[in-house]
Amino acid sequence: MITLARKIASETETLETYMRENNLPMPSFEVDAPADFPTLPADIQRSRQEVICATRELGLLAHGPRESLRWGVWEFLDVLALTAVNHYEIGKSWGTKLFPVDSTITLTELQSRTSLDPINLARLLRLAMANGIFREPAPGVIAHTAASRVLAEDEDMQAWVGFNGEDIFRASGHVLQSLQTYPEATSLTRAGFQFAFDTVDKEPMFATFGKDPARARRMGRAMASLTGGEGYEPSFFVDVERGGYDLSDLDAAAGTFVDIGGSHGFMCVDLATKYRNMQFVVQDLPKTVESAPRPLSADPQVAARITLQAHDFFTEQVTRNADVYYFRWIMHNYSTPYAVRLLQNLVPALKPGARILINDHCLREAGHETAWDDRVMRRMDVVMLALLNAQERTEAEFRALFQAAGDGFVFKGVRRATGCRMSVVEAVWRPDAVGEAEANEPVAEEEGSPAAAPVEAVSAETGATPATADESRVADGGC
Ligand SMILES: C[S@@+](CC[C@H](N)C(=O)[O-])C[C@H]1O[C@@H](n2cnc3c(N)ncnc32)[C@H](O)[C@@H]1O
Repeated sequence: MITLARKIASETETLETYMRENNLPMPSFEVDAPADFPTLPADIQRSRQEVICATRELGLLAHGPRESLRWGVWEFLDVLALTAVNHYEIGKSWGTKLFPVDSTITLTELQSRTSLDPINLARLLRLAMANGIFREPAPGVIAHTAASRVLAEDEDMQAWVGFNGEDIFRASGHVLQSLQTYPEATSLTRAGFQFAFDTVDKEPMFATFGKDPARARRMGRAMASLTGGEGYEPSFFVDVERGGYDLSDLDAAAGTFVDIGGSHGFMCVDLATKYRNMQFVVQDLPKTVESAPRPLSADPQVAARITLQAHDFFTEQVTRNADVYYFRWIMHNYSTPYAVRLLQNLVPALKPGARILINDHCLREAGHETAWDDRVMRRMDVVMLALLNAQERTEAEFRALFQAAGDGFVFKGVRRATGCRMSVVEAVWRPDAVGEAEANEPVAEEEGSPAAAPVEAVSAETGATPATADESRVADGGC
């Protein structure tokens, strides 16, 4: 414990010295504290990560295993309190006079502004306070903290908390039921989500949200909150200097890049701004394409090279002979039988040498990730299970995915920029390489792994073609 404590002290000193020397505002719980850390140089960011990981480790040791287990399992109650505070908009109920935020409000006044009864408001609020969300400077007097201020002001964060607390939380509570009933866990209509919302064998989550615009919007905004956060910035793919993917050879050849499920094309806008000769196609469902801003960029040279195209990725690829087919945050939404289908739908369009890039988490072996990144990515993996019976994948699982999609996909490997949680998984289409040793060397598959399951298995189970447009439709965004 002393070793950990010393590490925490020395890394905190490194971090704080850097911040002081650069006149950066210090983190604090006070309401005027910065909501985020600034972008830090790599070594300082490493110190910050060390502090985050070592403090957690020290805390677990100091609690001891039995007490850690006993109270660890109660974390869902913290989620409940945060969800309730968010749902009843407690942070916003001060009204417009809220900021400057040193103002306070009495519990009695706050009670008059919410539909919660006094007892329930007070108990949920006080549990949230135990986690640094609001504080009670004097009995019955409530004040904001840095965290409650973010919740009051940041609409994407409100959506993130709402989506997690009201959709994912409920779906998670039903995962055991779904696993007990359908242990193979591959169907989009038999996940914890369907058990939670009484839609088993009726519709996938996307279809449920498609019928409820407010809920779909909330999920879309929640995703915006996540993808705007640390470790997910598009620049990790675009900027070669940051470890991004170098497209300069394709730019010199005026190549074509297809962003499949590319939403409103923000990724292609960034790429087209950097690469001035390439053509870009952004594909998404009709509703998403219709709602995209036009022009996509204020720079006409950029806008002119980006085509928005309505295309359902569960049908055959319509843009033929492109140089790159890119999936960002798509494959992890699908269990292997569906993901294999997505790759197979590319085949008729692929020319020899075409690259297939999957930009997703790629899970590393134990001990190869910082404890913080590991926890975020493994939690995301279980979120995928709860909502969609889908998954994050390891390199071996991505390799197996291409293998299952058929001969001709040659797996090239995985790269990941420092500081980024997402990886770029690459394969090349080489129909001539069929049978060559290089093409997708055999990967040890666990018995009964979904990779081994034929695509048809899902269609038989759902009674429909796997992941038809209706099944997979997302009103706004995805997950
Ligand atoms: C998680 S979002 C990813 C968006 C974008 N690639 C990104 O990196 O933020 C999933 C996207 O896939 C789109 N999508 C869902 N089902 C689709 C389908 N069957 N065909 C095409 N696009 C689809 C959604 O509309 C959404 O834009």
